[in-house]
Amino acid sequence: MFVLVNLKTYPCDPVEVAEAVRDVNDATDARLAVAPQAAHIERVAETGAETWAQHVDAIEHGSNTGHALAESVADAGAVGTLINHSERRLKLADIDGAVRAAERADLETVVCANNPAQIGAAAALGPDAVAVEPPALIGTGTPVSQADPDVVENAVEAAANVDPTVSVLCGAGISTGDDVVAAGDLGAEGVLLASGVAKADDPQSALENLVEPL
Ligand SMILES: O=C(CO)COP(=O)(O)O
Repeated sequence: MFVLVNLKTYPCDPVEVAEAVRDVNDATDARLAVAPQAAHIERVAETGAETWAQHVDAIEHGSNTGHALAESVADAGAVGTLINHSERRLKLADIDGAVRAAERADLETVVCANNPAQIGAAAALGPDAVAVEPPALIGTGTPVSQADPDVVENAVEAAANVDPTVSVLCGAGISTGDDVVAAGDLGAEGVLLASGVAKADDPQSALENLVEPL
């Protein structure tokens, strides 16, 4: 299972979380990665943790003030990027352009979507993976894999119908190893989570708990 920890703009220490991600990754068969804010990518990548961006824009080098250029994100040490997170929604053409920009910079891509229908559309854009995250469950601590298992199963089916090479993650409310196991049982190849680690008093213990049953 792939466990991708999105730090959003939570007031955690990104280096402390990254060091925990690195150490827990080294001690388990699961793959762990961390997605800090853009301004923290370089420091986080220096820890040796697998580092992702939270967003890139559909742009190239040039006159694009305030944008996130995929090449710069990769130069800073990111190896992948989220695109179209629920808190950073893009227009369809911009999702497509961001996937192409990430490919150009050799970044792995996870395109997020609200529901199975959007997952099918996202899979058609050819990312490496898609992530279904029902917005109503984000940050609630109620895991999508238990509260809304149909959305995960239907997302897996929707992606497979469009492109079986696109893997499916699920997210929202995931915070325990049982939640991760439930996600895997529904066909997800990984989870995307935030508050369960970023807001934990002890991020390392939270991560250990997440991968313990894997
Ligand atoms: O938005 C999310 C991950 O990108 C999910 O957030 P929570 O894990 O806090 O529900």
